[in-house]
Formats: sequence, structure tokens, C-alpha cells
Amino acid sequence: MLIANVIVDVPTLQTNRPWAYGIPKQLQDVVTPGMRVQAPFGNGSRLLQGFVVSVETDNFTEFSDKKLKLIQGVLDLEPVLNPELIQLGQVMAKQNFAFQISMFQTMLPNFFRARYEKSLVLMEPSKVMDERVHQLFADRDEVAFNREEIPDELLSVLKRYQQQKIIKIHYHIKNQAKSKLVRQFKAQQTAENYLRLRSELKLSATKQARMLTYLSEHSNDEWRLVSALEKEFNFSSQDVKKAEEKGWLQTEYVEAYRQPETMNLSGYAQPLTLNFEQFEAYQTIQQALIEQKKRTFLLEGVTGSGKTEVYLHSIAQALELGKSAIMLVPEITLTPQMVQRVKGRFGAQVAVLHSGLSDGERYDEWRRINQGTARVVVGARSAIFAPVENLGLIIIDEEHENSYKQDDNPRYHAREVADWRADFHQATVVLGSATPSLESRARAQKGIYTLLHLQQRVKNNSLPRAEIIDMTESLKVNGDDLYSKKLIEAIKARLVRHEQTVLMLNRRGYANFMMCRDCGYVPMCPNCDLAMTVHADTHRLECHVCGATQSLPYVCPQCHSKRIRPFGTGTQKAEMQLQKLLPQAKILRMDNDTTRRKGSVEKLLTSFGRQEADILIGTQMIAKGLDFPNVTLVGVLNADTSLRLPDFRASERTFQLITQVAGRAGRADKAGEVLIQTFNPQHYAIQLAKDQDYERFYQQEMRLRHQWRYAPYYYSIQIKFVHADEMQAVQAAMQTAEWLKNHVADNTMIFGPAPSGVKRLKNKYHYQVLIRYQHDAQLEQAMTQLMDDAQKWQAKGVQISIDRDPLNIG
Ligand SMILES: Nc1ncnc2c1ncn2[C@@H]1O[C@H](COP(=O)(O)OP(=O)(O)OP(=O)(O)O)[C@@H](O)[C@H]1O
Ligand SMILES: [Zn+2]
Ligand SMILES: [Zn+2]
Repeated sequence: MLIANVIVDVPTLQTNRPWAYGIPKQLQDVVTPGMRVQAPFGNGSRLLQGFVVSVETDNFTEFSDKKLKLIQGVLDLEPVLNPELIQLGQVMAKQNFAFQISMFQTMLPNFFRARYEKSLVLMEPSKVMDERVHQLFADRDEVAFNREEIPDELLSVLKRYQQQKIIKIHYHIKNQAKSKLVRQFKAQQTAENYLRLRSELKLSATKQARMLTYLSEHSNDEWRLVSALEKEFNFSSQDVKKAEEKGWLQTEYVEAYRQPETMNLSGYAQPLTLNFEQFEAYQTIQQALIEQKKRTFLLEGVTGSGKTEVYLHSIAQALELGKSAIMLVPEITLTPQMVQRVKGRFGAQVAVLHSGLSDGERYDEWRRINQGTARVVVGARSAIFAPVENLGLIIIDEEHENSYKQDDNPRYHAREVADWRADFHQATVVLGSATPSLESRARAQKGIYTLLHLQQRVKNNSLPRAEIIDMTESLKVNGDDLYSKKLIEAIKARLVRHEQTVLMLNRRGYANFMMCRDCGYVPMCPNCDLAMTVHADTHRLECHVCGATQSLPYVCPQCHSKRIRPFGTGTQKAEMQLQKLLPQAKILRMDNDTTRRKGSVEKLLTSFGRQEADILIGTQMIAKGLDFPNVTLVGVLNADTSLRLPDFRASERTFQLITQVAGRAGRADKAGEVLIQTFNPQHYAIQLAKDQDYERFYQQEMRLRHQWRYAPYYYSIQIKFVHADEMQAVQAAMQTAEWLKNHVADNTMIFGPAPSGVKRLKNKYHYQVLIRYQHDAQLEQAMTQLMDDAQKWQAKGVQISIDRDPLNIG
């Protein structure tokens, strides 16, 4: 008998391995690894989705026939995971202490996720005594289990009936991943033939005459949609069918792709001629592509040095070698500008995956990749799992970005996935950034990566002139803690010259909360240890974690003073304040509020690009990727807020952010200027960002990391314990920490338990234990054991999560 090993859709440790199922006769030719199947689970009434990871023959036929449950059906006719991706999912699950099923689901478009529907089946109607249950079924023997339709008071009755087996619950799997088919047609005869046929028609056959006229004019055409013919000429599908029977045209069904809105592509854009530095970098990459041995490059290039052009040349080379390419960009820089640059170069071979797509569109793009139609994939983090065959090149732009790590289960990092896939395909990896992560830069130091340097800007040979403005001084002069006089003067000069300005309000670690100026009272969320945030548009206080809201207080509840006011400034207020200072200026604002609607980022940027506004003010979302030639001034309103975060990466983040946003100035022919407002003018991260001196920052920060035993010198694993009862969370954390101390290497350090940065969230208490280590052969064994124990704690209601190389330690 044939056996399928299946990972079923239950994310628990017991199910985190393949389960064997028999394959029934009629499915033996169908079921292959990588396919989704319906598999019975538990007592058998429950049908689950599962992924077949392997198929084997079992020799003990009689024995297994009785014991094994059988696969009930298939959800696909072709595998959705190829052998590479099956293996990848299993490895990544293991490395990140995640469940295989979660990994597989993350790797695929949402469409492939199982949607279960429950229904109630009436087994023995005669035994139902409750009139309301009869009413519910109303002569049917199966009804959907729809919580909105079933009143609460009926639930206990239904439950009792279920226990008495009078009612059964059925699970159905809804398969959404079906492609849409459309019918298309093509003329089959010559124009003359059509005209002759028309002359032979009866006079009354006007519709057929019209059809023949149309066909005579389109006799050499390509396939066209039948629906278009029907709509435009008012033909019915019956008319089309008759025409086909007469041999006037032929029709066929093809898969329809929901084309995401594409931009006008005015032909293919020609590649630019690389400058010397670019060419040198490209040549090295090209060499690796041709050799087809895995190599990883770190392309460290100052802002505006033309990294993207190097990527595009490399992609072209990969395609020429018959290979495919994946290019990752942070979601936020997946702007029309970027997409246009890639699509403009490689046209229909490009598939774009971003969060703006509907599930259907994403599924269609995925299929274009899966079928090999699209050989260049551009997308955010999860595009690293694109099912390309023959992968030759992986590019990760802005490789230092946090968003490449998924901060939720499964917690994979796109860079580590890229590394594994490059091994598998012997592909080339290019990590690019003006401000590489310390981890990557250190690997280049050690020779694990090859460092490629772009030190010059492409167009304007110099980096923008930057200056630090000490806000303590400025505050003394004009009493404004947001706009220094110098910055306002500089903006005014741009207005006169019709040049543009970009202003960034650093919202990282920056709360916009209420504070009583007399007693210091700050309104806190009732469920979380967090200050409530002021929302000027709704005039309410809101908690950003749990969503609790309150009206704005006008009197301090503690001391009854009326001097309770917002503290800190939101982008909205910053914009208003600026408009007051510069009434003649046209200002655009880009933040979470103005970009909520789909397509609004595009709209804002297009408008700014057309110079319909003088100033673009926004949060860190404006710091990356923008390439506008007329921007000659960049202002950082508050450089230091992110320095205060209780996180060992605070300096690195601040340096990266300021360097990135400063890089938006003077990218074309006009010289750029950068003004950095700060209350910490002496801080090394700010000083070095001003000079855009990444290398010196790297040296200095590495010394500190070494001293404090942080990454990249030490790896870390963070274990979180969450429970509504604080004691329970503490207890689990303490016992785990104690246990760990005896099960890891001597030089591995265990910190905690300690309350997390924010101890209480949504009325639950968060505690954590941190492991820091260099080499520890025992650790993997210990972590596996810990995952086992986690199940035990989970049974007591303590949620435990394990995060390898966490983004925030605080
Ligand atoms: N060889 C070249 N010749 C002419 N123009 C070029 C060349 N290479 C790049 N450019 C142009 O220079 C500008 C900056 O290049 P690009 O955006 O690729 O830089 P980058 O290093 O990716 O920038 P950042 O990291 O700051 O976003 C772009 O407008 C690009 O079209
Ligand atoms: Zn007060
Ligand atoms: Zn809250």
C-alpha cells in the first residue's frame, strides 16, 4: 500500500512531524509530495488540511490497511510546494523553534490556507425534544454552524445533544485556491473567405453578417476574450457557439490572471552605463553568477551611489544565463518608483508581491512564478519563498531593515532563508545597504561575505552638506522645540528657489501623550503599562496595543489642574505648526493616518514628484528609497528620540535612520543640505550620521558591543512567558531559567527572569529570560527539551514563545 506522510494543520508539538496516512486506490496516481490533502484527525469526524511531505510504499499491507487512516481527498492537482520548499520549510521550522505547518503556511499565499467551515448534522431527529433545535434545522439534516445565527442559550442544548450523539459536528475544508477560467477566440479563415461567406447569407441574417464583417477585419488577430466580443457587439454566447460550429472561429479556455493595476509602461527602459565603481562591483557579481557557486556579497554603497542600477545589471545577467532572480525590498520602499524601475527593464517577466495585493491577485502572481512565466520576483519579506526554479540570484536591498525579520511565529529572517536557498541552488546573494547591519558588516570583515564598496554618489559627486542644530540652544532663543530658526530660514530659501524639502519627525520611541504640567500625571491605558496616545482627529486617547480609547481629559484627574496638555508632537501638529510659520508653502503629510487607504502612498509620492508641493513632512516612512531630483533640503526634526529606547540597537537604529533620510537630499545636479535637530549634539551616532561615515560608526559600535557582549559577538535567544496572573508567568520563567542553567554550556549566560520592556499588555503579564552564547553544543538539545516543556506550561495557560536573535531586547 502507498503511504503519504502528512503535516497536518494543528500547530502543536505532537503534530510537528509527519503522520502516516494510507492513500486510497483511486488517489494513488494523484497524490504526490507538496500537495494539500484532506486528512481525518482525532476521533475521525474532523477533517484537516495537510501537506504531503513524502510518499512511500509500505510492505506490511495487511497490517497497515487496518490501522492507518486514509486520505479523504486532494485539494490540489499539482503540488503547491516543490521538493526544495518542503525541505526549506522543515529546516526553517527547526532553526526558529516553529511548527512545520506554520512555516508551510507562511511560505504560501493566503489563498492556500485552509478555511474550515463547521456544520451541524442531525443524526437522530426523533430523539430531539427541544423545539428550538427543530426550528433550527427546519426539515434539513445539516445546517451551517454559524455563531451569529445560533442564539447563545441554545449552545448548551446542542452540546448535550452532541455528547449523546444525536447531533454531529462536521468540518469542511473550503478550497479557495481555484483559478478562474476565461474563454477566448481566434478567427480561423482568411478575410476573403469571411467576405464570401457573408455574401452568401440570407438578407435577414444581420447578426451573422455583423459577425463575419468583424471577423474579416480581424482575421489575422491574436486570441481575444469572448466576453469582450459579447459586450462590444452584443453577441450572445449562443452566437459565438454557432460561429464555432460553422468553423468561423475557434475558442478555448485559459486561466485568467487578475492583473494587479499596472502602471503605464512606456516601453522598456534602457540600462544605464555603469560608472567605474558600479562596474567594478557588478563585474565581481557577474563572475560569481557565471561560476554558479554560492557566494554572498555585501554591497555597501553610500546613499545615491546607484546600488539599484547594479542590482538591475545583475538580474539581467542572471536572466541571460537562464536563471531566475528574487529581489527583496522593504515593504515601504516597494513604491511605484521602484516597481517601475524593475518592470521598465524586464517587462512581463516581473512578478511583484506586496501587501497591497488582494489575496486573489497575490495568488495569481504566485502562479505566474510557479509556472515559470515570471522569472524576476520583486517583493517584501515573504517573497523570499517565491517558488522559482533555477534560482541564480537573490538581492536583499536595505538589508539592515528590521522588517526582514518576521516578528511573529514563525519568526524567520529573510536573510537566513536566502542563505539556505542560495546553498541549495548554488546561487549568488547580494545584500545591499548604505548602512549595513553590524552582523552583516562583521561577516564581511571575517571573509564570510565579500565586501563591495560604492563610495561616490552617481550624479553629484559630493554627499549633502550636513549640520547639527543643538535644540537646547535653539529652544532658549525662540522657545520652539520643533522648528529652529535656522531650519525655517533654510526652508524659506528653498521656497524662493522652487526647490523641495523633506522633513522627518522621528516617531520611533516617541509617544504623543498627555501630561499634567503641574503634577506630572500621564493618562495610562487601563490594560497595558503604556501611556495613551493623543489622536487629534478624533479628540480621543487611544492605546496602540489593545485599542482602548477614552475622551481627552480637560482637567487633571489627579490634581484638578487645567494645565493637562499633549506632550510631544505628532506629524499632524507638526504640519499645522509649520503651515503657520510658512503660510505660503504647500505641504504634504505622510504618516500612518494619511496612508491608510490603498494607493495613497503612490498618490502622495506622485504628487510630490510632480512638484505639486514644496514640503513633504512625515514619519520614518519617508526615509528610504525616495529619489526626487528637486529635493535639496532634508530636515530631521528630532534626531534623538530613538536613542532613548531601552535596546542595545538604539544607536545603530538612530544612525541608520538619519543616514538614510539625509541621503534623500541633493541626489541629482543640485547640491543638497541636511539639518539635524537634536538635544544630544555630541552623541557619536548623530555625529557620524552627519558625516555619513558608516565605517567609523561600525568600528566604534563594534567596540561597545564587544565590551557589553552583544551581537554580533554574542547570539541570543529570548524566551517569553505570558499569563494573566503575574505569579504564574514569573514562576514559569523562574523554573525555566533554573533548568536552563544546568543544561547549557558553562560560558553561556542566562539573564532573568525579568519583566519585559512593557510588563503588562492587554491585561497579561510578560516576563522574559534571555540566553546569550557564542558556541554551545548543548543548546539545541536544551531548546528542543524546552519546547516540550512549553507544552506542559501551555496546558496551565502560560504562553511561551522562543525568539532566536530577537529584534528588540528590552
Ligand atoms: N550609471 C548611472 N548613470 C546615470 N545615472 C545613474 C547611474 N546609476 C544610477 N543612476 C541614477 O542615480 C540615482 C541614484 O541611484 P540609486 O537610486 O540606484 O541609488 P541607491 O544607491 O540605490 O540609493 P539609496 O540607497 O540612497 O536609495 C537614480 O536616479 C539613478 O537612476
Ligand atoms: Zn495634575
Ligand atoms: Zn492597552
